[in-house]
Amino acid sequence: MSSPAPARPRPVHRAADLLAAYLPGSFYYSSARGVLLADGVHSHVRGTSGNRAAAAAEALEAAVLAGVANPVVVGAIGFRPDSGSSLIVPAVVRRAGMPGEGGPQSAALAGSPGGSGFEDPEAPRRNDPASWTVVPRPAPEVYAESVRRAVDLIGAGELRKVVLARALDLVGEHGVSVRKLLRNLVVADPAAHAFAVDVSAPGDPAPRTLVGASPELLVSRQGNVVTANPLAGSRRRTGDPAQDAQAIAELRVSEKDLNEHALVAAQVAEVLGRYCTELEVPREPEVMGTPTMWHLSTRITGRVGPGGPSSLELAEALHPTPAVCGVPVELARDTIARLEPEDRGYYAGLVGWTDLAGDGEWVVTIRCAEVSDKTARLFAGAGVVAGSDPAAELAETSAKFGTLLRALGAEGAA
Ligand SMILES: C=C(O[C@@H]1C=C(C(=O)O)C=C[C@H]1O)C(=O)O
Repeated sequence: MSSPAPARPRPVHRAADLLAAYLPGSFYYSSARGVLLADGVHSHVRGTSGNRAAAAAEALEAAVLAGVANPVVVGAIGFRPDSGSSLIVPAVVRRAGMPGEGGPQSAALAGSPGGSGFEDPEAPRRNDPASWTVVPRPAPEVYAESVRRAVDLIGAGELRKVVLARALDLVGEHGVSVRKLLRNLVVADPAAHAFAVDVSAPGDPAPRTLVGASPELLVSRQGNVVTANPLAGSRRRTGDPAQDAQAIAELRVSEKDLNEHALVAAQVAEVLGRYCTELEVPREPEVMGTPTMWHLSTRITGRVGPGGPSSLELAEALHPTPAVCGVPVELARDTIARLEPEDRGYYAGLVGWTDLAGDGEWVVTIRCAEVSDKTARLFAGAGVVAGSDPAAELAETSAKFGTLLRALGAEGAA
């Protein structure tokens, strides 16, 4: 008769400690659901667009057979079907509660004078725009011209919405500290979905890391409950109460923004409807805020039956939503390929984790940068629909860059 295995207490970590323990090469992901820090590679998950969930499930089963306890798949997937992905079963996974949620870590993250908990060995962030060289790709006026062309295409044919993005290449005097950048993003917005993922590819001259703080939940699954939270329709958040109140009031009634949002919410609901036994879709969007932006937001919840799809299967089915691509999707993808000069890489893709039970969480990779050595490439996009004003879409992308520019100490550099 075999005796029961001795219960091993689950290590309990503090959010601030896991943030401090992040090292280049680690996978870090935090959201309202908690913090996940993963290190080492047990196995790589191969697979191509549309079959990554199956490849992940196989890798998880193989990991169990190899003796990995509670394995997860973590990583990122690029925007285009033929873009790269960086998915692994890590060797070691540590988890903690939400950053900033009660407990000692909230004071530590807020940088309390007591200084308990999180101590950053690196110098605090200083805003020094002069230390960066900024190259916009394309030039702002070229981006505005692309928006104009997209509005013409929308007026002339079947295209209803396309999200056009532009990039900023920031080159610093020294290597960009991913740890510092990640920490600044988490401190600025502990409720954001913050992430740092190694996306290095063979042949890269230096390691490449995708770092960001996304406000947009693509999909999560927890038990049989599925949640998605598409965003679309935006205004800059200035911090001035009167201006912000006006921005929120405008968003609530702007026909252009409500239509732009409705296209996204409808598609997300349609896709989830194929998998869910129950689905709840609010009739009207709410306004949600990040430290830099206001967005129209619809929180959709549903339930899946036993043996239902994993969080990654749902994420693959949803990607790319019209929040980052457009309607109809193929036409929007072609338009993006023709009008954007830079490949999006991992921008507007997805990042997250999934486990053996299918639980997990995937967010849209926006408000992020790909960092390599002294360079950070930032992307920001805006949804173009009939009636879009090129100058307003350009300004919206500038506002969206704010999240990363602030965290890099480069606000004012672009
Ligand atoms: C494309 C981005 O953001 C997306 C586009 C939005 C819009 O067009 O209003 C709003 C939120 C995001 O879904 C980005 O931040 O780069």
